[in-house]
Parts: sequence; C-alpha cells; structure tokens
Amino acid sequence: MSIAAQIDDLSFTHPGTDLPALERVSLTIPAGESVALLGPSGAGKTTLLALLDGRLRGWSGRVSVLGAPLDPDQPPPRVRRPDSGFVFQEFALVERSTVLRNVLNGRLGRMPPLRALLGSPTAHDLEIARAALADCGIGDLAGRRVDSLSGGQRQRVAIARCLAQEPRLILADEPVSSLDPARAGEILSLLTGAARARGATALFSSHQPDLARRFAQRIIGIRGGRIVFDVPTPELNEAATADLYRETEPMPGTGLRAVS
Ligand SMILES: Nc1ncnc2c1ncn2[C@@H]1O[C@H](COP(=O)(O)OP(=O)(O)OP(=O)(O)O)[C@@H](O)[C@H]1O
Repeated sequence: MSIAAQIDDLSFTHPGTDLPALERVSLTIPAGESVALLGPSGAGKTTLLALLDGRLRGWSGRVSVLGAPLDPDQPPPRVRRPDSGFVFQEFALVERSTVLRNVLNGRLGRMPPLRALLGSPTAHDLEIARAALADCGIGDLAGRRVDSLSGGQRQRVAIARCLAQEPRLILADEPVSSLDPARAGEILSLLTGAARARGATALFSSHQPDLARRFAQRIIGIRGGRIVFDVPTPELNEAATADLYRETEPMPGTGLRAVS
C-alpha cells in the first residue's frame, strides 16, 4: 500500500495556549483515497490539515507527507510544496483579479523562482490552468473578476487553482461549510472526483457526517485533539458519530462544560 501521509505520536500546542490542539495522534492515510475528517468545533481538524500542509512549527512526533518527512522546525523545501494543495473554507482568492489569474496562481510553485516572481506563465501553465477550469465546470468564467461570483463558483475557482498546482495530496478545510446543501454536494463530488481522476489523495474536514459518508472512503473522527475513530466509511455507525458530537455535561454551578 502506498501512503500519502504517515503520522506517529503527533502532538502540538498553539503558541500562547496551554492545551494541546493535537495530542498523540497516529494515522496512516493511504494514497489515492478520499478521507473525511469529522469532529466538533475546536477538535483540531484545521490544525491537523495546516500541519500536514507544512505550515506549523514546533510540534512533536513524526510526520511524513508523500514519502518525505516533515521537519517540525523548518518549512518544507520549495520543490516539495506544490505536491500538496490546500482548499480553504473561505476560498482565499484574489477578489479583484480574474478567475484565470487566480487559477494561474496555483502554478506559481511549479515555476522557476524568477518566472514566479514576474508572474509570467508559459503556454504549458496556461494549458493546465484552462484544463483545471474546464474540469471544474467554469471554463466560461475565465475572464470574470472573482468578486462578481457566487460562493459555489468561488469554491470551484479555489479547487481549480488547487488542481492547477498538480498536487498529489489535496487538503481541504471545511470546503463546503458556507454553501447550501445542493452546492455542497456538487463541490465535494467535484473535489473527490478530480482527486480520484488524478490518482491524488483527498483529505477534507467537515461538520456534516452525511456528506462525509457520501464522498469519503474512510472517515476519521477527532475530538479534543485526539483520534477517536478511523474506519472505512461502511463501518461507521450512528452511535460513533453521535458520540463524536455529544455535548458534555455542564459542570455543576459553573455553566461551563467539562472537557473530555
Ligand atoms: N492560531 C491559533 N492560536 C491559538 N489557538 C488556536 C489557533 N488555532 C486553533 N487554536 C486552538 O486549537 C484548538 C483546535 O482548533 P482547530 O481550529 O484546529 O479546530 P477545528 O476542529 O478545525 O474547529 P472548527 O471546526 O471550529 O474549525 C482549539 O482549541 C483552538 O482554539
């Protein structure tokens, strides 16, 4: 089995905080699968995705992404960075730029540094960007400014930008939480379908167990920074999902909820 991410005994506390956001996490994410990360607010989903994206420093444990170990003290080398692509909940697009320009930004990491600095794409970059737009069903929007688009269209642009990067691992942080249910299904179908078509691995976080079931082959439950289950989708039962999202009892007399 080829492995997209291997995590052993990973712990991390955000600077300036006391409680770990991730605690003794161990996980294996097989290459080529679509995997959902479920868990309540504050569970550690964003932290785990950012860490796999090489954006956090000062963690402990061992983490390998696409066969290369991450260094807890250094960002990944530039040549490896485009291998993992990130889709953000709030799209993170350049609002006043065109759709095509935004998607071409996904090519920057694949360009030699001087070309990236000048922002001058080659014909090959343009070809890849246009193919990504077409795959996302928005070829006709190439010349539109992003700030004239709907939320669903913006997320398609963000996915196209990620695909233009030609990543082998696609990390997506609640990519559909701002969309209506129909749009959310379309976008997750697009994201996981595009990953599958490219032989890439997709790891997305969500608050919606039904969407995770529909679009992920594997579901990981995280709560309080710890993995509470990691199962093939058909094995996920209602009780485990309900327990993941259970409310803790208020602590007597305080109105506060106990951390479990
Ligand atoms: N930049 C930060 N600085 C300090 N603490 C942070 C930071 N980001 C997250 N945390 C803390 O780390 C813990 C995990 O947060 P994280 O955002 O990873 O959870 P999440 O599962 O993604 O939540 P949500 O579903 O609400 O996005 C929380 O206790 C949160 O308050």
